[in-house]
Amino acid sequence: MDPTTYVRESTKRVASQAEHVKINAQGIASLADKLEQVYLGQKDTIHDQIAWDFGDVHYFDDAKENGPLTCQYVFVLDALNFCFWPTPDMEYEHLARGLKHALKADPSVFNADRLANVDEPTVASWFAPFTPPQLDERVRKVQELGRGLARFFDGQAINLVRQANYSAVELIRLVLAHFPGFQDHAVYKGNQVFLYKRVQILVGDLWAAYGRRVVQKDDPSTHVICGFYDIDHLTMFADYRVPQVLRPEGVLEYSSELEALIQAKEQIPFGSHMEIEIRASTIQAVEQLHAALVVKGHKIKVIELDWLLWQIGENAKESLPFHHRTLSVFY
Ligand SMILES: Nc1nc2c(c(CN[C@H]3C=C[C@H](O)[C@@H]3O)cn2[C@@H]2O[C@H](COP(=O)(O)O)[C@@H](O)[C@H]2O)c(=O)[nH]1
Repeated sequence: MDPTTYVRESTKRVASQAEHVKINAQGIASLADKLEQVYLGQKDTIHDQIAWDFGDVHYFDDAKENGPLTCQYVFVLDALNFCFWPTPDMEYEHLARGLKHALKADPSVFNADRLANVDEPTVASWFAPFTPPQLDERVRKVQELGRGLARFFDGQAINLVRQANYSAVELIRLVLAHFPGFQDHAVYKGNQVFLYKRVQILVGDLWAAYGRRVVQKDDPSTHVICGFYDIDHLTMFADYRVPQVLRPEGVLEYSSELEALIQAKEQIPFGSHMEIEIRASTIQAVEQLHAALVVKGHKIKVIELDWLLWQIGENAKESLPFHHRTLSVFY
């Protein structure tokens, strides 16, 4: 089983049955044109648009030497990469930078035994000056990571990555098998739906952090750590920022009931039809947007399109309509 196939197939079924969210084909076509003109026209890929070293946010000191610390950093980052919206002004970048500073100050801070026994004040310090919601939950996610790495991978996330043998899909399987906190799925009208946002963004972030390395499955001379021959299998990462971008572009259309809840900043319950339909339709809409760009001749990966849409959302978040607000541990 390829977990990314489970994501595509199960979200396609949700999108076809959705009552509160519709994908508009005309919106897809016009956004594809817009992205082509504004972002993709002058260059065929977006590498310099969205890079791991944007804004001096991330740690990657030992990536060039294939070191283990960048890998450990990304695993901690994406174990915590969820639900920033309840704390005013707190963003993903505050976490990414906070973890980077912690690691530079103490290279042993993310050792598996330290993670396995991490306490609330330590985790809170990684979000300074903000206090994140769900602090006890975030401690549990870090401890789970530390315990799993200590028990199965000699304490090092890079050993888990090695075991995936340059396959992004196998890496997703290994993370899902060992860390329940990444098992981002739901049940919609009696069918299981797989979103797998943090486990996929973990793989995308590892690939970005180590320099977007290209490896060929059957050519061992190209094999290098955090290079993945099947990185194209990944879907977009079902967060709350990208749907916020797609809605005013006319790509996603919400029911008046859903619009009213979002406009009133009401919480949309985790696992509700509305929440699952937003996330599943966003994945499907980005798949369709990606297909439209490929037809236009652009060699862009789904995850690069995701990063582009997310960055557009980050840059415009004050002027965009509100995003949906779900208290989740997955995104
Ligand atoms: N779909 C998607 N969602 C992403 C990211 C990222 C960061 N990725 C960067 C890292 C390496 C690359 O260079 C990317 O630029 C964070 N999020 C999610 O957004 C949400 C909003 O967070 P905020 O706006 O801060 O509050 C939150 O659920 C967070 O988990 C992404 O890329 N795609």
